[in-house]
Amino acid sequence: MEKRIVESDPLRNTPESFNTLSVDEIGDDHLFKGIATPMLPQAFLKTDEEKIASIAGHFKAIMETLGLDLSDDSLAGTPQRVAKMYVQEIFSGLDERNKPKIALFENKYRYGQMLVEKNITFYSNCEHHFVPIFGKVHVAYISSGKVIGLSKLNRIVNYFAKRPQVQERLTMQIAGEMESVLNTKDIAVLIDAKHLCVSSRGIKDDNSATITAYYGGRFSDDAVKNEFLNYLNLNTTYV
Ligand SMILES: Nc1nc2c(ncn2[C@@H]2O[C@H](COP(=O)(O)OP(=O)(O)OP(=O)(O)O)[C@@H](O)[C@H]2O)c(=O)[nH]1
Ligand SMILES: [Zn+2]
Repeated sequence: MEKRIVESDPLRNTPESFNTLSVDEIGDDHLFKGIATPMLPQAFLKTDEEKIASIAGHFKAIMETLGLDLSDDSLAGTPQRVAKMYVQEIFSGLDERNKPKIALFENKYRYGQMLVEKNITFYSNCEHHFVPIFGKVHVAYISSGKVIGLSKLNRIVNYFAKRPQVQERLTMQIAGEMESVLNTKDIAVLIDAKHLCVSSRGIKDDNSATITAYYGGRFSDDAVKNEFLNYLNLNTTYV
């Protein structure tokens, strides 16, 4: 039985951890098996500083291959900037040590309806072209005894967004993490996103958007699913 690796594995940066590393292999016998981001066994042998130095060198070569003059003061720092941005910002969710710590509370209020956190803004990057995917994520769950700190739902979304992604996997990773953390199958995730690889290049369709959804447990029921979808259409004025 393969278990998921907890966030703070002290062996993380040692060669002995080669065979135990896997990122977000969630559960062992249900549909979230196999949704892990494909990673090399040696993914965490380099420190972040070593990764930044290595990526900066490669990116410098890409820029020079394109013919750019890196002695220009505006371009000179770009390889280092891009490398730092990859490791510390837009791909920081590849490292489980950056997974948000989740605060759960007892459902003392006996709140039994769904909780919807809608319009979670996310920025990710397409793993095929390395250009942005961005949009909104809407999530919901029905408590099985615990409630989650609201901001942690946003943090779960952002953690998985900060990887090279396809929208389908992002949807399933968020759903899998919510199922695992909240100990319930009653989970819904809906992502409505723009892919710059579709709008700014290639087919150059600026109008289309991509919607993916996951409905688990009671959300497979049409009435429950429709309640969730109806909440997304509420037009509240907040201020
Ligand atoms: N299913 C899925 N496809 C994606 C996602 N993001 C990008 N893609 C698609 O991945 C595909 C990659 O296709 P390729 O034919 O290998 O790449 P390409 O030659 O750049 O294709 P074009 O984008 O059509 O120019 C494209 O059709 C993208 O639109 C995603 O999140 N999910
Ligand atoms: Zn793409």
